[in-house]
Amino acid sequence: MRTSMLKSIVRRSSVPGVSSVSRRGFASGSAPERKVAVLGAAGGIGQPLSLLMKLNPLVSRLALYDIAGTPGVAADVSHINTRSEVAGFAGEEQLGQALEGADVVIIPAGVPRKPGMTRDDLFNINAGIVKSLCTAIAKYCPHALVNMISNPVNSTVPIAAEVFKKAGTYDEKRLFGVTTLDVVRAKTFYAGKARANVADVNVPVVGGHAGITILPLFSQATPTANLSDEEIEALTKRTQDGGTEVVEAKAGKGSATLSMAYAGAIFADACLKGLNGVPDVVECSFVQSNVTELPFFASKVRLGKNGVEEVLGLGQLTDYEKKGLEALKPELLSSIEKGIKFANAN
Ligand SMILES: NC(=O)C1=CN([C@@H]2O[C@H](COP(=O)(O)OP(=O)(O)OC[C@H]3O[C@@H](n4cnc5c(N)ncnc54)[C@H](O)[C@@H]3O)[C@@H](O)[C@H]2O)C=CC1
Ligand SMILES: O=C([O-])CC(=O)C(=O)O
Repeated sequence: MRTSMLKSIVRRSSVPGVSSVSRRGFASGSAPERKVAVLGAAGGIGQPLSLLMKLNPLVSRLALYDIAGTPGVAADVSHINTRSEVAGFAGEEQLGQALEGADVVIIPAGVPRKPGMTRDDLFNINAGIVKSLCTAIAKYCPHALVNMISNPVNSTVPIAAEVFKKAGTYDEKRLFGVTTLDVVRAKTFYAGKARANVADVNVPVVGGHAGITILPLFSQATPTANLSDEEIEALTKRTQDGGTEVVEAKAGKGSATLSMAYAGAIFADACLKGLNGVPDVVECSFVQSNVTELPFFASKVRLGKNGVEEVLGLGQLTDYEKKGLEALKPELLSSIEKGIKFANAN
């Protein structure tokens, strides 16, 4: 596919709003300098995500870090004739260089699920990886916006918060669990059932990022459609099980990578737009929150020059959604507490 074609796909549809940024005055090349670092850049998500970030005209420097394999990925991506300068960093001794000066750090580092596993089964390996990466972020780019993709997100975000608190760098406005893939799936599945143009569809997804903690609010979906209770229940379940659907289809070869790269690119783009002062940038994300009694919760978030500008409330819920909300709280709280406990014990 020609670069111009790829860029135009990203501009038109893949990263909604990139075109509107251009329309709002950031012609390619005149947007502020922004460095994005991808940690885990040689992985299944990391590689296509690095490609999509290379296509984003808001990025001026792209640092690709992994424990191995990044020189090749960086050399490959660097030949694409878009704005950003690409550099690859491999091994812990180069992590500081990769992070220095970063405005946004995206973390898809860690092991993915195999069939039969829950996201929590990844905790034992990924908690340590996230903790060490966040320790380095606190040291080398304490003001960066952190986009946490590594699972279990319901625990890795609280781990990151504790690491930053210990380092004295925690700013709740700058830490995000990436739940965009849940929104992407909810939009796709809803558009199919509602026979709506998927490009016009919006669906908030709240709660967390695992099983029943993923709560799509189809009652607030637009454009509206007259779906039955059974259809809403089926859509809800499919969204909650979307990750498992992919894990099973990949049959031992990992979990969602391409759709996650797409979702991660949308969320990072929103963070960059917020930093650049573009108004009304709203995405769902798992953040420190007062929306419920839980310390972290995913809901719509308005992004701005300092990261989170406003955590938006849940709006009107149906009885079915209220039940889902109450049902998810114990599991989500226990995952949050598990992360906090790990960070403080290790
Ligand atoms: N938030 C979400 O919606 C989603 C999250 N995920 C999660 O993303 C993570 C990555 O998934 P994949 O890319 O498929 O896995 P992968 O195994 O293909 O890639 C992971 C990469 O992380 C690297 N890595 C491991 N330890 C590292 C360290 N200390 N520093 C830097 N890099 C390190 C590996 O070398 C590898 O290249 C998994 O935890 C997965 O569960 C996956 C899909 C969706
Ligand atoms: O299901 C998984 O393990 C990966 C993931 O988080 C997703 O695809 O939503």
